[in-house]
Amino acid sequence: MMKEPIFDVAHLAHIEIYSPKVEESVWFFKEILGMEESHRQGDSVYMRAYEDFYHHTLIITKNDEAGLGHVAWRATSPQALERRVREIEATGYGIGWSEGDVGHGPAYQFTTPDGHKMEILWEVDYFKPTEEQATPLLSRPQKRPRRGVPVRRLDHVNVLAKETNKNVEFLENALGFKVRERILNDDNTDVAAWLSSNSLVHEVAIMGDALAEKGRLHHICYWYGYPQHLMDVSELLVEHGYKIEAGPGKHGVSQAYFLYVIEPGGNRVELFGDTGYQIFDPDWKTVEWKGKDLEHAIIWYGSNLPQEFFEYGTPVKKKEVAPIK
Ligand SMILES: O=C/C=C/C=C(\O)C(=O)O
Ligand SMILES: [Fe+2]
Repeated sequence: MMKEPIFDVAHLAHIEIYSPKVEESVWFFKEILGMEESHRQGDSVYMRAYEDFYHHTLIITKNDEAGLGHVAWRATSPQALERRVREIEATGYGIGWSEGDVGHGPAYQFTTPDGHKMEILWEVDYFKPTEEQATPLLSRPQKRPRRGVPVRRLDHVNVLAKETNKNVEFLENALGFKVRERILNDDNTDVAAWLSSNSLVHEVAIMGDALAEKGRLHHICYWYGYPQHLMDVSELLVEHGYKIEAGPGKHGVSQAYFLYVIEPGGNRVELFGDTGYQIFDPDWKTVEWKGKDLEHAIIWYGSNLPQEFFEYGTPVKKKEVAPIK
C-alpha cells in the first residue's frame, strides 16, 4: 500500500547567509544580480528578487565567517504547520517557537541532524511595490529592475552533510520531502540527494561533505529561466572581477543549466539558467544515478566541475592534508 504523500511544505521561503563583508555581498546581489533591498535591521540586510512575492527571500547577516544562517520553509496552511511541528518535535531536533521576524510571523525553529538551522512558518508579509516599481504585468510583483542581469526568484539551497542519509531521511519523515534524484555509492548509501515538496526537482539538496564537516552550506541558487542570462551575467561577473567557479553548463542530475560563482562574503551562489523540468506525479520514482550512469550525473554537457566544487563550502574549512610519512 503506497504511503500517503505529505503536502504540508509549500516551498522555500527564505535563506539567511552569513557574510564577513556584508556591504560587498549586498552590492553583488543588488548591482550584478539586480536584487532589491527590502529592509535593514541590526547586522542584517533583507533582499528579494523582482519576482519574489514575499517581503524578502535572502537575509545577509554580518558574521566573522561565511556560512548558513538559517533556511525557512512556508507551510501550505496553518493546519499543515501544526502537523509538521508535531512531527519535528517527535524527532528531537526541535528548538521551539520564535515570534517571527520582519516579513513573517511565528516560526517553529529546528535543526537537521547535521545541525543546519531551519524554521517553518505560515504568516508572511507580501512585497508592495512603490508607484514607480508597479508594473502593468499583473502577475509580476514589480517592474524588472534595470540593474545588472536581474534574477527572477529564489530557487533552492544545497547543504553539505557529514552523514547524508540521516539528513535526507529527516527531511522525508519530518517534513514530507520526496527524494526526486539521488547519486548512490556502490553500497547504496547516498552520495547526494535532491528533494522537493512541490513540482520543482529540488528545493533542497544534501551532498556529502568531502571534508567530513557538519552543517556547512554548499550553495544558494537563484533562478533566471533563460539560458542567455547566464552568458550576460558571466560578462558582468568577469568584468567586475568575480570568480566564476564553474559553468555555464548542464547537470544530468536535476537538468539544471548552471553557473556557480563565489559572492564577496565567500558563499557559493548558483544561477539557474533554464526552466528545468517539473514533477507532477504524486508517485514519482526517485531517479537513481550509480555505476556506469554516473558518467552523465554531474555534467550532461559543459566542462567538468573543479575538485574545489566538491570540497569548498562555508564556513570555509581547510582540507586535512595527511602528514607526509
Ligand atoms: O554534484 C553536483 C550536482 C549539483 C547539482 C546542483 O547544484 C543542482 O542540481 O542544483
Ligand atoms: Fe544547485
